Amino acid sequence: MQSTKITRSVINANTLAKAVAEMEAILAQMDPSDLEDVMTTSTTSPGEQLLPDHTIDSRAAAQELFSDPECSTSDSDPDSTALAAESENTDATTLTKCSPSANTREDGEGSGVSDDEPEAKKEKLKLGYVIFPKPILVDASKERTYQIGTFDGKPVYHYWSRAEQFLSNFEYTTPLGRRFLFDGPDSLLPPQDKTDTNHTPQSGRWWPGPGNMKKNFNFQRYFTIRPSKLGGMGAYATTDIEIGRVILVERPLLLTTHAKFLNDVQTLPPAALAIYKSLDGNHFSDWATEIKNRNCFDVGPKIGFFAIASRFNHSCGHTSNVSYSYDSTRKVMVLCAKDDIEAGTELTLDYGVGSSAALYAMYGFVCRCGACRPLTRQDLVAMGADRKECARWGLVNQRKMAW
Ligand SMILES: C[S@@+](CC[C@H](N)C(=O)[O-])C[C@H]1O[C@@H](n2cnc3c(N)ncnc32)[C@H](O)[C@@H]1O
Repeated sequence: MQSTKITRSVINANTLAKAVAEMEAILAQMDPSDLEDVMTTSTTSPGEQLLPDHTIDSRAAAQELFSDPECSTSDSDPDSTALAAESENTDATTLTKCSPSANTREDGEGSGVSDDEPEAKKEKLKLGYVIFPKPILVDASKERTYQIGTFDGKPVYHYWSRAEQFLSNFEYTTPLGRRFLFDGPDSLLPPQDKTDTNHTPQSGRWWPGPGNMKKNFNFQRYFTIRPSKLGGMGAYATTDIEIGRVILVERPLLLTTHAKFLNDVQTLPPAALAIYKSLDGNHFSDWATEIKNRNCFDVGPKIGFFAIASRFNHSCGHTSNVSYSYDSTRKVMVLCAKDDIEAGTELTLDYGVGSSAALYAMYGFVCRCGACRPLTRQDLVAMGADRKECARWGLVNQRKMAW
């Protein structure tokens, strides 16, 4: 899998409006005096209460997710200036402003409004959203809530994900080493192999992951790993997930290079090795290099393996709903929802190679995502597959008609 940046997505007006409504409901329940305190602190020192350092990468990603590629940041439209004046916390030079009508279009057609369109529609253009260059911390008490901009003159909030809070608040040192708690105590369970005494807090080289993970075990708030129609296991949303939500922050099971890989994999502690061997259950491939080819992520100049992220299947083109990026400062893989996702949907990444033939050539599987051109027997034969290999993928010769 190739490392990719978080994909730029357009957030639509409905989602923003929903966020506003949700936040208003929360604000309505808050003690007004508390609220005044928080608001005063936030607005008197805009930009000072920025996200803590460890979330900087994700903040950039979130800003990108909430910005619209159709909208230019250097837009000198007078409406932008009007919107700038609307918020004291906004830097006019970095404003993003666009039309909600453009955002709600799902047919992908043009977003502009021509001169001869009715006044009422032109008027609608003023209802843009503004993304603040620096999100402002509004409520740190429960879920961290940041005001990320305004929509239709009202504040738009982003609830910083629990996963990210865990990143800073729930890093435990256990007898088994340093662990991140993702979403519940389950990830702190010891690995299955209790005889494994090699991993120490000092080694810091691997995170044993959900050592006791059972099939369909819901170890995480946002998704579970279970058998997939695409092949082997896959990740499925257990709840509705909104766009931009960080659903997984995970340390590598093993971080190495292609050159050192064989050596490093053999020195893994037994429990980590067991997890490594269990990857890519589809083929039950039993040893190192084949597993490597099917599961490694490019993480900068290195390659990384992840107990959980490596369970995410692929789907082609724009049909993948989760993006991934490696935070090389903190050495964690961050998975983030690219769209609003309904509970029960399979969560997929785009492995980033471009076509079903390239997927076969690089990772050795015939893609079943349904969005790409399906490979034929001829395709496989052209890439060197023998009869047995074709049969494995159900691409056998049609039987000749008997005369
Ligand atoms: C990184 S692993 C994903 C998790 C894997 N399904 C498992 O059980 O561990 C990649 C492997 O999953 C399977 N896979 C992923 N996406 C697929 C797709 N779109 N169609 C068919 N198989 C897929 C292939 O066997 C591939 O080698």
